[in-house]
Amino acid sequence: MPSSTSRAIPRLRALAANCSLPQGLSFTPEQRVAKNLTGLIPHVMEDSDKQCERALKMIRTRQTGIDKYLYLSTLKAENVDLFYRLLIDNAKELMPLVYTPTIGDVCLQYSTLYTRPEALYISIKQRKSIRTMLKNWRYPNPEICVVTDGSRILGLGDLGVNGVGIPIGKLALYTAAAGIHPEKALPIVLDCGTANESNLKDPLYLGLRAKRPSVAEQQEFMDEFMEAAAEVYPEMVVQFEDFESEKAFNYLDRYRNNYKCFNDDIQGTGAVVLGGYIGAVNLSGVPLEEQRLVFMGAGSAGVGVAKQLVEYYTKRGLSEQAAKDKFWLVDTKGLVTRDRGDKLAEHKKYFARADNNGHQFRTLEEVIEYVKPTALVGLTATHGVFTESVVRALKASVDAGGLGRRPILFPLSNPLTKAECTFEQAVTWTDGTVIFASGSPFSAFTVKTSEQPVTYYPNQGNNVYVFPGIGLGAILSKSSRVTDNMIYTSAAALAGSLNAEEVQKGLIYPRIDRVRDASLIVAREVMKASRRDGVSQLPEEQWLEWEEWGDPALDKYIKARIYDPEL
Ligand SMILES: O=C([O-])CC(=O)C(=O)O
Ligand SMILES: [Mg+2]
Repeated sequence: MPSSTSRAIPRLRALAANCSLPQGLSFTPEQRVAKNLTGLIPHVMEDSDKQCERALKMIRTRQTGIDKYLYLSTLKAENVDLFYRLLIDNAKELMPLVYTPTIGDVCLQYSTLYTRPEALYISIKQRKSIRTMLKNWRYPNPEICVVTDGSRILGLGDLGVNGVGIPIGKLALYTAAAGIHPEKALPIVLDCGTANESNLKDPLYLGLRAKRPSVAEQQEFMDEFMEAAAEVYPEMVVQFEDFESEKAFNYLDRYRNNYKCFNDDIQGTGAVVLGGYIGAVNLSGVPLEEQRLVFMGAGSAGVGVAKQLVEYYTKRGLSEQAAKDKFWLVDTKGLVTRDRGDKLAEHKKYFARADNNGHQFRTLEEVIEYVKPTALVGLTATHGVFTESVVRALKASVDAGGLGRRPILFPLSNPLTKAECTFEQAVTWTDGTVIFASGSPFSAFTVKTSEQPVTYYPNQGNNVYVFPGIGLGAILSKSSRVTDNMIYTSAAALAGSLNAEEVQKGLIYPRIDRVRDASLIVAREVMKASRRDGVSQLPEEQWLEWEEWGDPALDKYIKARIYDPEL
């Protein structure tokens, strides 16, 4: 005879499957009868607005970013549609919780906060079973994967397996910003150990308790992973995220011609900064040819951004050398020059200056004094590097060029605690003339004057404006590779995605709650670039039809394939 417990199990399963958290509240009485749910949930019927209202209220009662994140994370596990409805409709408030800056705090404590698996955790000790692990993923045929080895998480350094929060967060944005179905997104952390002593000492640490093996061994593991991933999921696009700089450049070079992959920190950041730079130059009053750019930080993001900008200049007719001459890269040892005397990392050599007449410039102040830049970009992961004297010197060198000119200042490091300066400082030290973009979001800043208070609006120059559209465009065009032109096009598309109100407000990026509109434009243009480069594997007739009907037809195709949660 079945016991009462075993009889109850199907009911519980029905409840768990159908109405965990408030989801079932939108079921009609008939649906509830059909699903054996009558009486198992409150009898009211609620639409999605009501359910979102309740969830928002719950989030707002929580005091810390981490507590809000944990609520959201449970909601995502138990009612994925409600989670995404909420995130899409409240991007400005919730994106900073799911992504930078809060995700940085989450990563720092991931092993302590852990409640449920949300990714594939592949350790170098399990390298013989990569294929099995990939096949174990709970949903079939993922289309996009974000993979990290945790070696340089945001500006926080080597966090080992705790860095998995980044692939999880980035993929939440793939869904929220570009409409990739949540079941098609695969977060992966490759655990090769960590150099992080406090992780290694933490009794709750969830990763391998070992130092990282040699670069060669990590690369072999990466080779095995890439081969296995392409074999098990041949359609899947792979986004490399937060690999330490040398590995980031090496892996991108190594795999880009054989696999569908791109690096978000090099290429995504490059594209998003170029997208903003195009608008910033227009506002600055300094013509493009006269801009002189100092980059503080010469890692994957710094060099990636500078190279993307060089490409922009060359596409506008400058020789590569003339374009390169507009950039001065600075690292912890000072201006990157050919004769500095230390062994330059491979990726820095391209920008090493040869015109310094044997003179070395050791501090940012000295470089600014020497270069007289019009734009200053920060990718150092060091808070406070843009000091008052640095910012004032930037403004002075711009002012010297003529009246009404405005300095471009992009402190881009993430999360907020690593930003090179704050928005308020930038506004104050430039007397409000700054054109500003940061990686993580700052609030608007109001200055009280004797007349009307003046409010200044910051820009968030974060790669969230491009990577979701690049990935979606690559997937929908069935690209066999992600080409340089696809990345470059994403920047130009982003620059053209501002609406009249945003242009009028002097913004250089769309408002964050319009990120879905921007992603659609980016995805469409990336698809077209894929076709131009001959890497789209869509049938030729399809492209001919779009050519005849134009962008609206392509937009319709994209919109019909993206996830928009209905409750
Ligand atoms: O995650 C972000 O916000 C931007 C990014 O890729 C990084 O800082 O590594
Ligand atoms: Mg990153």
